[in-house]
Amino acid sequence: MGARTGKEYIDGIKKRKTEVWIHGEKVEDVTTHPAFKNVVESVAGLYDLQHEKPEKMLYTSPTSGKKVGLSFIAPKTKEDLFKRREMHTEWATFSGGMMGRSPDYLNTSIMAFGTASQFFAQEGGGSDQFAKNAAKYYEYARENDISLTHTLIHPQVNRSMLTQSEQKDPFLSARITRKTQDGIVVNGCRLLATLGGITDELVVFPSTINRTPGTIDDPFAFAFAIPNNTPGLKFLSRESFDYGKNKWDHPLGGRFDESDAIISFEDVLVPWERVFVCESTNICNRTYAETNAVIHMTHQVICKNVVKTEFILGVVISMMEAIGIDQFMHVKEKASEIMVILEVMRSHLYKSEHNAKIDQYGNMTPDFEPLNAARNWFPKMYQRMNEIIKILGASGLMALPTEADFSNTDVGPLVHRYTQGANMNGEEKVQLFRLAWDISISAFGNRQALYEYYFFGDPVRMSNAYYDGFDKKPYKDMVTNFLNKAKKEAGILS
Ligand SMILES: Cc1cc2c(cc1C)N(C[C@H](O)[C@H](O)[C@H](O)COP(=O)(O)OP(=O)(O)OC[C@H]1O[C@@H](n3cnc4c(N)ncnc43)[C@H](O)[C@@H]1O)c1[nH]c(=O)[nH]c(=O)c1N2
Ligand SMILES: O=C(O)Cc1ccc(O)cc1
Repeated sequence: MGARTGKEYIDGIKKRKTEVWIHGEKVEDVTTHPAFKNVVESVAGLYDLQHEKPEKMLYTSPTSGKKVGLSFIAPKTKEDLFKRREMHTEWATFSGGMMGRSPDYLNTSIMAFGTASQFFAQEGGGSDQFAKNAAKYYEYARENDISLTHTLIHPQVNRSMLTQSEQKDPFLSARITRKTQDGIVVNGCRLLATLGGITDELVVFPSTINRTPGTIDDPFAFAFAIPNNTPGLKFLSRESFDYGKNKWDHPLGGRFDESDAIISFEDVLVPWERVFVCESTNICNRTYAETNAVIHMTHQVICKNVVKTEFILGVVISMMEAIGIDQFMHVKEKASEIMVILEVMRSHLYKSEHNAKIDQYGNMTPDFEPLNAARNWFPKMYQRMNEIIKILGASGLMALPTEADFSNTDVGPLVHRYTQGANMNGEEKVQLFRLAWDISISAFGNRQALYEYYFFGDPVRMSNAYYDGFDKKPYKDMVTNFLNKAKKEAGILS
């Protein structure tokens, strides 16, 4: 098949008839349901983009010779990494970085698992079969441009240091309940599938960050990929933040609300050929790090977040000019904070690509140090950027009539006049400030803030892992040497 168009993506999920529930109802067709149809259109727009800019978005498949999505390319040179950056940047620009799950995010992980497939053959009854499965799944996803969602974490029942087996209901978290000749049977619940219900397939991998260190919990330790319409699988979606308003009123929520779903498994049979890890806590704990999937994914994330920062900077500067506050010192200081965030993020990306090295799987792999620092830092900076929008926007973020008010013959002229800015008319100013509101205040905007804070894992546990993994010795030695020199110069002999 090769790289799909938007229409092919929509036809695919329409036919699939995944069991999706929202607002107390079973969804007949996600492509027409009000909660999903706009975001489905946006995802379709991303797939179309592949064909609008084929030179940036596609490459020739090494197996079929067809044109496939560049988000699947295994980078072998630094030029490949630069091309990957340009492709991620294109996907992100489509939504101003507001779609965390443009398909390149998970395509990148599947590329990493597939090219590092030997990792899955290591132990735990894995045998070569699991390695073959991972390699085959990569090829299948690439050649058919399969859209993916993923679910990594256990339900938030009791987060004290209990394993899943020790929870009051040890059968609540998704676990292997049976193994048959055909595959593994899974029952229980997993969180949290963004884009869940509007993709073709579900990838179930373990979160590293959420695991209780040093514990073994094998019935819960697995990895696999299955079609979303596998019998027994339900997507239980959160309330939609797409309120069905027009896209002028809700420029982000009306287009990019990706939805998040709880996943329910009821006697779900996962065929053996789709299993990558089976009952191995040890393999699960090492998967993201040792396949280098986390590095390639972070590369995508930082590309996306550079675009998101550019977009927010553009909004903030436009707001400042719109209400004539761009000459005030504290206002410029706040905008410059965003400029600094942008340059820091770009620099981390640059270093990661220019220091890239071939890894044990033959992939040109970015330097993780700057990427890891950026992924630990940006979640906090994103909250600050939202705060800056609110501080600078003030009442302008609430004095926001709708498009219907503007086109009403009674009040239209009034709102047009009363909402004008220093350098733009009322309609232009309200459109700009509605965008700022949708970034920082609306349900959509607040979900974005929560997403940026948490999607890669709990920042507290991430920063602790960062601290523990950091090579601290050179810095301690530096200080010891400095103090020893001072001691010597003071004539103190030890
Ligand atoms: C909008 C959005 C979208 C997504 C996701 C989240 C959000 C908010 N996620 C889930 C994401 O991976 C998850 O939020 C983080 O890993 C954090 O886990 P919990 O939400 O369970 O927080 P958790 O319940 O673990 O933490 C809650 C609070 O308790 C503290 N805490 C808990 N346990 C602790 C411990 N052991 N030590 C110290 N502090 C502890 C935390 O610091 C935090 O403040 C997801 N996942 C996924 O698989 N696929 C997806 O598509 C998405 N999408
Ligand atoms: O759990 C991990 O180690 C990394 C990770 C976190 C979130 C995600 O979506 C994918 C991988």
